[in-house]
Amino acid sequence: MSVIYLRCTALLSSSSSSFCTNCPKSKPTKPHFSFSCFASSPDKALSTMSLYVQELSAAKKAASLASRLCQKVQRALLQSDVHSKSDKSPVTIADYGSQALVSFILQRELSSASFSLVAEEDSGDLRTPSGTETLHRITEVVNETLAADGSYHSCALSTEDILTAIDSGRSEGGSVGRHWVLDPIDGTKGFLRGDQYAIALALLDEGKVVLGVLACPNLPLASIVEKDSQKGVGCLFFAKIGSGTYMQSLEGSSPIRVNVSAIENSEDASFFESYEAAHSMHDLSSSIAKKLGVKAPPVRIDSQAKYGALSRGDGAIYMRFPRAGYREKIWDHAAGCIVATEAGGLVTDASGQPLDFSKGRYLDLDTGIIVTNQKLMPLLLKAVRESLAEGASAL
Ligand SMILES: Nc1ncnc2c1ncn2[C@@H]1O[C@H](COP(=O)(O)O)[C@@H](O)[C@H]1OP(=O)(O)O
Ligand SMILES: [Mg+2]
Ligand SMILES: [Mg+2]
Ligand SMILES: [Mg+2]
Repeated sequence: MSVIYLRCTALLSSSSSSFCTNCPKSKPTKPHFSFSCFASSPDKALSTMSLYVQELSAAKKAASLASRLCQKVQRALLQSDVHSKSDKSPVTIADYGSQALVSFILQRELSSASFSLVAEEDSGDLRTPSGTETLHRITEVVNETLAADGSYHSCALSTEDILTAIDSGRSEGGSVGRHWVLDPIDGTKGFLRGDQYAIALALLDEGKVVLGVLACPNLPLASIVEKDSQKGVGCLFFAKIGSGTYMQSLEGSSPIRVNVSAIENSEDASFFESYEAAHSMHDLSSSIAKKLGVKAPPVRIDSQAKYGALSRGDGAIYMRFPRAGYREKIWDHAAGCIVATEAGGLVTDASGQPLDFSKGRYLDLDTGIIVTNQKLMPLLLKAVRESLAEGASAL
């Protein structure tokens, strides 16, 4: 079957309207429904359930399509053995392609007057002569993904559209207004190994995370502890402020509500940490786990898939202690944070402060990030404090 594309030159070219006038499905639709509820409704009875409905639906669609693109690139990457060479271009293609796709879909699905996206990648390298071939490959894989989905069948993006979509992610975020926050591939090392990675998308409103979506294409639908291979892989976690956390398959099964582990005895807890020792100090988390009497070995997986797995109770604790000098970015935690908190968890820095996503592209925090349930948090914080103090006195 052949697909006829019409060029969409107006696409993404205007900051006031992101709609392609050539596409039948791209007419500006009704104004931002959920925003008008949030900002101006005098009716206090309006529950949080009705907030951000349209935004959540757009975010789920964007992350799901981006995960299809990433899976396609990952399959090609693993088959071609490129991952064992130094050539990282397929990763780059997936990162950029995922960012372009999410940016495009959000702008198509939402009719906001302004669109702000804080995202990891930018088009700098793609605009150089050596980036031309990569740009064409990204454009190809984005258009193939859109065509296979069929929702936007009358549009094909040009290379210029792709550059514009990627560069929509240059926003600085902050405490005023709304900002989407995107990590197009979180856990690049895992992606390269064929292991865990996530497409992580969140929405900030006045500096607070109000919704988050985590697409984890390689995460089993069953608990990673149970290892029930019958249920398949590919999870989509989503959470909206005040509405709980849900998980469904990336294929589109009915969502189920998930909750963090209810374990109260830290000896029975298991904990997550980075697969990569360079990303988090394993010796520090091991000393904390010892103080808590944790018996199980650490569960080491890449990316914000850890927040997703924790939100459904696969493990009770997540500890992350980057090496000195590393600055955490908001896109590495915004979606994971709301997925964990709406499932009943607590996410803080190593001194017990909640994460502040309102300061721009970086998180300004103390030493590390810890996540667990409400019961275990005081114990975990105490163990963290003691281990950090011991580490400092040993210097
Ligand atoms: N030196 C580092 N220390 C801590 N985190 C890092 C470092 N380098 C990259 N990261 C980021 O850590 C996250 C993955 O962490 P984890 O260890 O939990 O899988 C990713 O966001 C990755 O970025 P990227 O999004 O580019 O992959
Ligand atoms: Mg990341
Ligand atoms: Mg990334
Ligand atoms: Mg990166």
